[in-house]
Order: sequence, then C-alpha cells, then structure tokens
Amino acid sequence: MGFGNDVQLKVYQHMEENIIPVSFEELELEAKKNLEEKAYYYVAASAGSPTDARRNTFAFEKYEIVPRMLRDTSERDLSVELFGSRIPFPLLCAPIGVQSIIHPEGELASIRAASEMGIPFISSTAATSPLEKTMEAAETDNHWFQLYWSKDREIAASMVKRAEAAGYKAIVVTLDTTMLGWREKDIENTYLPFLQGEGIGNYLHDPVFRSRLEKPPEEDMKEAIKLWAGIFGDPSLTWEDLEFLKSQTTLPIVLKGILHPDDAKQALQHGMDGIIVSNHGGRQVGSVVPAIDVLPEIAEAVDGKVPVLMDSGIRRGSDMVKALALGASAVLVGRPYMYGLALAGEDGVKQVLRNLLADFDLTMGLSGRSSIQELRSKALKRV
Ligand SMILES: Cc1cc2nc3c(=O)[nH]c(=O)nc-3n(C[C@H](O)[C@H](O)[C@H](O)COP(=O)(O)O)c2cc1C
Ligand SMILES: CCCCCCC(=O)C(=O)O
Repeated sequence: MGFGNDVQLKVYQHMEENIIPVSFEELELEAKKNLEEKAYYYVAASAGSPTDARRNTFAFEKYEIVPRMLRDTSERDLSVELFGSRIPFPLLCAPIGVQSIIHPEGELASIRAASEMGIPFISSTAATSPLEKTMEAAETDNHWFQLYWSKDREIAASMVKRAEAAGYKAIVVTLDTTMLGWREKDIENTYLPFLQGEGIGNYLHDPVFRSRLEKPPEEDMKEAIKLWAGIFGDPSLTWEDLEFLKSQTTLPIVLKGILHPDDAKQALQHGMDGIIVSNHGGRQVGSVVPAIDVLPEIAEAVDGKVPVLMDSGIRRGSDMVKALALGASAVLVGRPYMYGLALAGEDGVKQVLRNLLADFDLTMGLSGRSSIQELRSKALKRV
C-alpha cells in the first residue's frame, strides 16, 4: 500500500496540514529553541566529537539513487511482512527511552501517532510510561517491546513476560547499551534524567523489581532509583545467555545493535528471529562505523534467513530507499519523530511520519520502483 496514485494530491493536502518544519534540519533547529537545553542535547548528541554526531547522516551521501523510466509506477505496494504480520510501509518507530523529557505525554503520544498510521512502535524498557499503559494507548496491536537486559535476569524475564501478556508482538534486545556511552554534552550538563526518576516506569511497575526493595517506590523513591542504577545493564552478557531469553517467551526475538557480519552469523546460530543493524544513532561509541556502511555485508551474511532491519541516520525518503536497496527489510527512525514530539506532541509525530512516508512513496515511484523487491537490482550508484 503506497499513498495511491493520487499521491501528488495527498502531498499537497499534507502541505496545508504541516504545523512544524518539514525539513529535518529545520525541525532540529526549532526543537532546540523549544526544549530545555539539557533535554535537547540528551536527544541530539552522540558519543565522541560533534563531528561524530553527523557521521551517520553523511554516510548516506556516498550512495546515489539511479532512477528507471517508463515502468508504470502508478500503483505501488510498499508493504512488508515481518514475523507473520503485514505492515503498510517498511518503517517502524525506533525504541526511544525517557520521552517524558521531551513532552508530558511522552510515549503515549508517540504510540498513538504511530498506530494511527499502522506503523509499529517499539516500546523502550527505559520508557516513563509502563509498557502496559503504552499499549493501551495504541489503536493497533502490531507493536514491539525493546528489552534492556537487567543484571538481575529475573527482572529481564519479568519484563518480557509482561510485554507478551500486554500484546506486544516481538522482543527487541538492545545489545549495545550494557553501559551508557561517553556523551560529553550530558556530562557537561550533569544530566541523566533517570536519576530524577524519569524513564524508569517499567521498573517501578515491575513485580520482581518491587520485590527487591524494602519499601515500595511510592514510599522511598531514592532507594528505587539506586536499585535501578545498580541493575540497569549487564556488560557480562554473552551469546550463551540468549538461550535463557528464548526459554522465557514464544515471541520472535530481534537483536538490535549488530554491526559486524560475524555477529549476524552468531545471531543466526543462536536461533534469533531477526537483527537490527544499528549504532544506536551514534550514541554509544565515538567514531563508530555508520550502520548504512556495514548493512550490505551483514545482509549478505544473513542471506535472507531472517529479516534485517536498519537504523541510525534515516532522515528522508531517499535514505529509506538506500537502506532497502542495500538489503534492509525495513528501517527504524529515531530522532526525527522525537523532534516532532517536542514541537507538537502527537500531531508533530504524525506529521514527521506522514511526511517521511510521502517522501519515500514519491521517491520510489519517481525512481521507477513499485515495490521493495524492485529495489534490489542496481538501484544505487556508490560515489
Ligand atoms: C533520546 C534517545 C533515546 C534512545 N533510547 C533508546 C532505548 O531506550 N532503547 C534503544 O534500544 N535505543 C534507544 N535509542 C536509539 C534508537 O533506538 C535508535 O537506534 C537511534 O535513535 C537511531 O538513530 P536516529 O536517531 O539517527 O534515527 C535512543 C535514541 C535517542 C535519540
Ligand atoms: C543508563 C542508561 C539508560 C539509557 C537508556 C536510553 C538510551 O538508550 C539512550 O540512548 O539514551
């Protein structure tokens, strides 16, 4: 399902509906003006130097789209099937924690916007709203849950079980954030929102987490935050631990943060159901390789056995086309929808997603491609 052959008309209708900037760069500037400085930098910055922050988006410029002509692209089917369910576009909302620092409705506004467009929302462990409440706010049930694997594995197991009970359709395990990366701006700003109790809603509502406390968080929040800080991540995890996770759920398990083809092969050997090629938006390792640059060799290593998703740097429809042409089954978008949220809540997220999809749909049609399969052959030139 594309926007249909009246996409041009629909794009013009969208023009009138736009309430915030359309270009990513303007959107980011506007969000910077509107947000508290600390919150803005928490979202925008990366690990490493300010130039590192632009590596992911620059990397897309190495690829150019080669359009084809006279191919009847009046009807486009841009849908994809992931784990037995069809989604209208190859796009998901990346898991983003602590959205309450951006907008009071946080994740609830974002999932409402995503679900209205049929886009799966990946609900973060580090959310402010507990996962059950977030799912209740959605209009559709095709959303996924992202797990930060706690040092206390019973807490990790409990969250996975809660996610399954709440109706999430896949578990995304983020591998690249067993510890928080070196983020200069946040350190200068002495800013870690979790220490003020933001972004720990899933823990505060978790029966196992609560059972580890002498007093409930409502009576002693300081102790709850201290416990959270002690158990958040587990850098001792290895591939062998995945067996434990598999024993806890019947949902598909997707590994997020894969950047090396050998790790992709390991994921297959350990029976994982999908991978996300991602460098966490450059937030974890300074000078990290851009995800788009390693996507082709990873897609080759996986050889179609499981879906390969990709994120880190998707800003426009042409970026989506490039990632799909380089082997992604679908992509995730992060910061752009955060800036939409910052400027206009649910409507802002909706505008960002709708414009990204309209741009993608037009770019596909004008490049002579009516489906994602048609992107697989000679769609790009590397410069
Ligand atoms: C403010 C912020 C919070 C994030 N929180 C999470 C999280 O809780 N879990 C996770 O797996 N990834 C998290 N990420 C990473 C995103 O899921 C995604 O990998 C990244 O944003 C993609 O890059 P992009 O922002 O360039 O689109 C976060 C990213 C940002 C910007
Ligand atoms: C202790 C750190 C929690 C980080 C959770 C949010 C996140 O992934 C990010 O990139 O920020």
